[in-house]
Amino acid sequence: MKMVTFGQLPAVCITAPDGAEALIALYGAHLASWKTADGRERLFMSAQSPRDGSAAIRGGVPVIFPQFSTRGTGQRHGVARLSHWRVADNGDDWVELALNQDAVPPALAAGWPHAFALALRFTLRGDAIVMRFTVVNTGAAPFDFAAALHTYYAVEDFTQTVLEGLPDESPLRFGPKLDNIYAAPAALTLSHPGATLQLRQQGFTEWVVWNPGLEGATALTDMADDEWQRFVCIEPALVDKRELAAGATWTGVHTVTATL
Ligand SMILES: O=P(O)(O)OC[C@H]1O[C@@H](O)[C@H](O)[C@@H](O)[C@@H]1O
Repeated sequence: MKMVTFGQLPAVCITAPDGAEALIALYGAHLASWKTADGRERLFMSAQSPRDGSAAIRGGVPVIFPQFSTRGTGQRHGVARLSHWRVADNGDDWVELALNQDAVPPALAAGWPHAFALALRFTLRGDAIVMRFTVVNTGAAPFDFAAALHTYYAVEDFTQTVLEGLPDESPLRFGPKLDNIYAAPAALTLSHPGATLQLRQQGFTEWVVWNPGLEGATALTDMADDEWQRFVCIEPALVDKRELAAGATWTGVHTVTATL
């Protein structure tokens, strides 16, 4: 592992023996880039994304916790993507980042005053990247939380991108604005010309599929107007808050494998 930067943010880079690499900003434990051994970037990153810690990074894999979107009275999509995580442990091709309540900016922590320990471990394994997300309730009372790994996949031809494996959507094609929640089959296949990825999840309960379309992208100040055609978000998620008992642990795993 080596220390690098992502814009003005400290980041780490992990590298596998075959040349695959991943770059993770400590701000948000945010996977900003994943390149397979063939040198291809598999994730989308907006050219207009903030890279200074003033707002969430737009692209890569934002970590959503403890609230999904506006489903609750707290911070939209939670506080994890807006907090500075620390490196807890690492090897050459893996790193584990950690966050607890003390590192959440005070204004954000006030909206969800619970004691917790988050760990997110990224491991490069051949043509796959594994993201293992652990939530521990370190307090004395139960709390409710939601979680997601809001993955932005880079696609070369949006109109020829196909997602297979969703219930009642065989296959899903991309075009207009999309913001859907599906019950989670364990695995999906995402294909676009020249690339195929297998997406697997364990421990989460849904897949969220999102693209803002032209109008939605125009309203986003951190995305260029034409960029909506260059990504699809497919997110393993625990959309509705669930209770975690004092001392208990929840784990969700997201594995993405490039088969082409
Ligand atoms: O702009 P944000 O906060 O990163 O959210 C992006 C999108 O995230 C998705 O997960 C939600 O389903 C969408 O409703 C939301 O618009």
